[in-house]
Amino acid sequence: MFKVLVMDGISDMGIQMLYDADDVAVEKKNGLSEDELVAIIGEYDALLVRSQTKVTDRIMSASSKLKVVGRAGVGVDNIDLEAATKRGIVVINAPDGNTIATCELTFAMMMAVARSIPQAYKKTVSGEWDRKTFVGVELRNKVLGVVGMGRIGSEVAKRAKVFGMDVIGYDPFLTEDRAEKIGVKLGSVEDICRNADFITVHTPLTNETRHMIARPQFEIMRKGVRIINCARGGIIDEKALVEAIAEGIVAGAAFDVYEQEPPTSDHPFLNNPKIIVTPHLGASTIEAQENVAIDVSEEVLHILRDEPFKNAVNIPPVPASVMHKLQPYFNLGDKIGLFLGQIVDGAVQEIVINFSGELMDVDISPLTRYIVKGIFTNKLEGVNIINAMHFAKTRGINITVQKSSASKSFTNLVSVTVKTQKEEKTVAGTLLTGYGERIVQLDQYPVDIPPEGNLLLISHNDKPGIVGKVGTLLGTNDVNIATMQVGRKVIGGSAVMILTTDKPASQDVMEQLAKLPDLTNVKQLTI
Ligand SMILES: NC(=O)c1ccc[n+]([C@@H]2O[C@H](COP(=O)([O-])OP(=O)(O)OC[C@H]3O[C@@H](n4cnc5c(N)ncnc54)[C@H](O)[C@@H]3O)[C@@H](O)[C@H]2O)c1
Ligand SMILES: O=C(O)[C@H](O)COP(=O)(O)O
Repeated sequence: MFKVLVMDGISDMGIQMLYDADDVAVEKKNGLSEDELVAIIGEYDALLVRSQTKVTDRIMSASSKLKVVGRAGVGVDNIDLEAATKRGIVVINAPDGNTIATCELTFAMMMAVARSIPQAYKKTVSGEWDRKTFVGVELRNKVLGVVGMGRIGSEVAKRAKVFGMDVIGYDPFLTEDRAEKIGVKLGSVEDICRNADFITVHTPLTNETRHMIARPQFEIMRKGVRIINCARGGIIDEKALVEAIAEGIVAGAAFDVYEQEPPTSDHPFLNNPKIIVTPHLGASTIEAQENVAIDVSEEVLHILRDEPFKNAVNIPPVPASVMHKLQPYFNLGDKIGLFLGQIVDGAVQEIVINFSGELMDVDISPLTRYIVKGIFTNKLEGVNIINAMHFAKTRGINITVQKSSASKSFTNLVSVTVKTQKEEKTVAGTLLTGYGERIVQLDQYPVDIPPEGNLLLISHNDKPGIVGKVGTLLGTNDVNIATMQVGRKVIGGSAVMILTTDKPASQDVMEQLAKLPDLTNVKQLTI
């Protein structure tokens, strides 16, 4: 039974599928401190959070079972991604579910700041009937600058067009084509600052975007510009904004997010009549909360059940078309890695992976993770496809990936060489339509083995009678041989024998085998 801890008031409706799952027990808690989480996290296989709970390295290190942290929302800045990756914990988010909610809040903020709705409301409910102070501006024919044209920024831009606004968009990934489709003029941050009547930001907070709208940008803005931030606190320099308002450059601002959340009671925004504030409500609609909770619940179930998943934040995304081609190879890659990891002696220094045949045109990096994970599985504890590359990197292991044109004999071939300070071993495998995975090369020997179950790998001199001796010894010790393969390069040279057995050979049997004449090496592996 998997235990899932749900924090931060994530929608019950959205996580219904977790309640319904026979193999999952859900516990909901709120407002736990880091210490409290550290004390209990060891019981859980999955942790679900919004932006409130900070998922720190300390919390993750206190857990040996945690497989996944699910963020019911977009931003993962409250999760220590590096720590998660290092520990092999998958971090997933729900990037699509709250796009419309946040876009609509942005629009509401833009209209509220254009017409001073909160300020007018405040006066009216206090008994004043003031029809002079709150003369606003229209959106029609105004220029909106959108910094960050991703999911939310694009939706804001589309709505602005319908309101008759001219939109300038800036995003390093915004192509002319896409901009044209949305009806947006491409521009730089400077173009936006110089020309916009309204500026809204929709980027993540990164080293590059921190204070990207600061004093120098305010100085070139049109007088009377209005600023909206429903993305992340810190993209706009709060101090510089307050100054720009005081200097009459900025006519008004609307903020949902802050450099520090919650802002302290003396935060300069809180008593500034030109700044509208909301407490990080962008994603707070019934629909968005259901959407994001459904999305993370689905993914968490896949991860707990070892099924394929998408939206992992700490492994690069794989486009569906690539995934479709690669998925059948994941098992093969894992098994080649498992095979090699068990036969190679010494500390791994280098891994050389060669793909040929039908994988030529595909980005094979996800498959590489499976191979590397397989190699380390029996050597390092807790290795998985999330942390495999990290393990290799931190141990100074060089990984080279090569592609070569179609192999002579196979439509696809994955060949992996592991170099240690003692030796070098190569295993190649292929995926045979209708037959599944096959190991087809072991060092210089062509072989044909289904990589499954208990395997005995015996290096020996190519002499008559050896196979018989091995068979007799195993038979006498009640180890039944299921399949047998022999491989050699030249008659009378060195050769290999690969047996699959119904049960593993005991230590004693292994020792007896090692003593048989002309056997140069005996290894047992499990796949
Ligand atoms: N207020 C809320 O409750 C709330 C809700 C949802 C999302 N958000 C935040 O809104 C922001 C946008 O979310 P999204 O779902 O649209 O994300 P997204 O990833 O779809 O879009 C972000 C865009 O920013 C662009 N970008 C990155 N660096 C940039 C830079 N230096 N200059 C210009 N553009 C840059 C990216 O190319 C991307 O297109 C995120 O910060 C997210 O955390 C806030
Ligand atoms: O990144 C997000 O999805 C938003 O900031 C929403 O955060 P929340 O789930 O805590 O409302």
